[in-house]
Amino acid sequence: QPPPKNPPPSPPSLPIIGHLHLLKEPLHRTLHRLSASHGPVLALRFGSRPVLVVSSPSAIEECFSKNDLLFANRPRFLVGKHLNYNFTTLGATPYGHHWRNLRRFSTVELLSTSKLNMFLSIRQEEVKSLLKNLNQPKFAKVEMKSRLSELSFNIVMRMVSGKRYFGAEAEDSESAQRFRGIIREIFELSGASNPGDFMPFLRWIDFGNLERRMLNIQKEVDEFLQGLIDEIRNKDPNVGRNKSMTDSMLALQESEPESYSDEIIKGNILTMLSAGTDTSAVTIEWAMSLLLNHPEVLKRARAELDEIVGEDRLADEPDLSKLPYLQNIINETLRLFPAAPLLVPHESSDDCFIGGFDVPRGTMLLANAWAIHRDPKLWEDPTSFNPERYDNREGEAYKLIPFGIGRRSCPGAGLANRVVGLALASLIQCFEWERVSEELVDMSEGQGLTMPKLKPLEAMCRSRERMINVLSEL
Ligand code: HEM
Repeated sequence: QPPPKNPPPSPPSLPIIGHLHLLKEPLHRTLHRLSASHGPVLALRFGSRPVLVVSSPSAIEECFSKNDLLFANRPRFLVGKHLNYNFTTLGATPYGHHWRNLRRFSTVELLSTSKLNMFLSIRQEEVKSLLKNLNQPKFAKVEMKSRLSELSFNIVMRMVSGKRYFGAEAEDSESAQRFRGIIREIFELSGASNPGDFMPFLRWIDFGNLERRMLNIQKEVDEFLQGLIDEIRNKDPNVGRNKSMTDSMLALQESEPESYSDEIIKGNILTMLSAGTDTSAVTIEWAMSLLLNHPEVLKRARAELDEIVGEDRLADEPDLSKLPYLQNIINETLRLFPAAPLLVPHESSDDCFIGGFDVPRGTMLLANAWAIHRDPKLWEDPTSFNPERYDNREGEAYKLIPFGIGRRSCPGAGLANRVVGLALASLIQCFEWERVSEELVDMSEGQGLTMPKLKPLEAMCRSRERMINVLSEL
C-alpha cells in the first residue's frame, strides 16, 4: 500500500514497532497527551498496523455518521480468534450478514424494551438481595466492588440462561466464581495494545505466553458454556423456564442450525456476560465513590427520591424517568469515568478522509471518549463532578458518548441505564453513606479495559431509620 498523500499529524516513530513504545497504561491518558500536542485527528502505527485516534466531536461525527458504514468493521485481534469463537461473536465479528443477524437477534431477544420489561423482576430481585445484605442498624464498613459485581453478573446471567449463580439459591456458585474470574482475565487480554497483534513475528516466539494463556482460557470457558447450554437443552420442557436468551437460541437452532450452532450460542452468551457485567458494576462503583466525595450531591439526590418515591416502598424502575437529578448523576459519572474510555476499536474497510486527512483502508480507529468528556473547550470546569451542569442541557450529541454512536454502538445501553439507575436509586434511598475516613475516596483508575477503580470501593453504610420497615420486609 503506498503511503497516503496527506496523512494526519503523527509523532516520530521507530522502525518495525512504530509507536508501540509510547503506549503506557492507562492508554486513554497517553493518547490524550499525544493528541494534545498533535491534534484531534492523530495517526499512529502499532507495529505494521495504521491507527487513527480521534478526540474531537467533529472528528467523531465524521467517523460515525458520514463514514459509519466504512468504520463498522472490527480489527482482527488474537483475542477475537481464540476467545471469541474465531471472530463469530457480536462484538468481534466483522461487519456483514453474520453481524447483522446477531445484532438483530440480541436486540430483539434480549435487549429490546419489551424484553427488558419482561425481565424486570430479575433486576428487582437482585437489587433487593443486595439491599438485604447491606441492611444493618449501625454504621459498618462494607466492601462494594464484589457486591456490585455479583449484582450485575447475576442479572445478566439470569437473563441469558435463567440461572442464578451467586448468593442465596445459587445453583452452582463455585464454577460461576471461577467463570467470573475467567471473564475478568479475558478483559485483561482484550486491551487494544497486545504486541502480538501488531507484530506478527512476535507470535512466533509467543510474546509473554499470551497466545498459550488465551488457549487455556478458551478451553475452560468453552467447557463451562457447553455445560450450560447442554443443561438447558436437556431440561424437561414442561418444567423450567424457557424464556431465557439461550432457550430462544436453542429453539432457533432447530430451524436454522447453521446460524445458531452451539458455537454461535456459546459466543453470544460469553459476549453478553463480558460486555454487560463489569461495565455496569464499575459505573455504579464510580458513581458511589463520587457521591461519597460530594455529600451535597448525595443529599440532593436523596431529597429527590424522598419526594418522588417516599418511605413506604422501594424505588422502582418506572420511577427512574421521574428522577432527573439521579439521571444527571449517572450522566456525569459516565462522562468522567466512561467504562470503555476508548470505546471498542473499529477498522476502516476503505480509504477515506477524516478532518481533511487521508486515512487508508485497514486503519484501526480508536475514539477517545475519555478525552472528549474532559475537554475544557467543550465542558465548563471539566474535571469537577457537577450533575447540575445538565440542568441547562449541557451535553449535546458527540460530546457525551459513553456508549459510542452509530451502528456498532452499545446495544445494551438501555439495560445498563436500568441496572445502574435502579441500583443507585435503591442504595441512596435506603442507606446513609459515609467515607471510611476523613480522606477523600481515591479516584485513580487501575489497569484494564473497563477502567476499574485502582482501589476497590469501601464505605461506611447504615440503614436509614425511615426505611427500616421497608427493609425488614425484604
Ligand atoms: C455502563 C455500561 C456500559 C457501557 C459504558 C458500555 C459501552 C459500550 C461501548 C463504548 C461499546 C462500543 C461501541 C463502539 O464500538 O463504538 C459497547 C459495545 C457493546 N456493548 Fe456495551 N456498554 C455497557 C453495558 C452493556 C450491557 C449491559 C450489554 C449487554 C448485556 C452490552 C453489550 C454490548 C455489546 C454486545 C457490544 C458490541 C456491539 C457490536 O459490536 O455490534 N453493553 N458498549
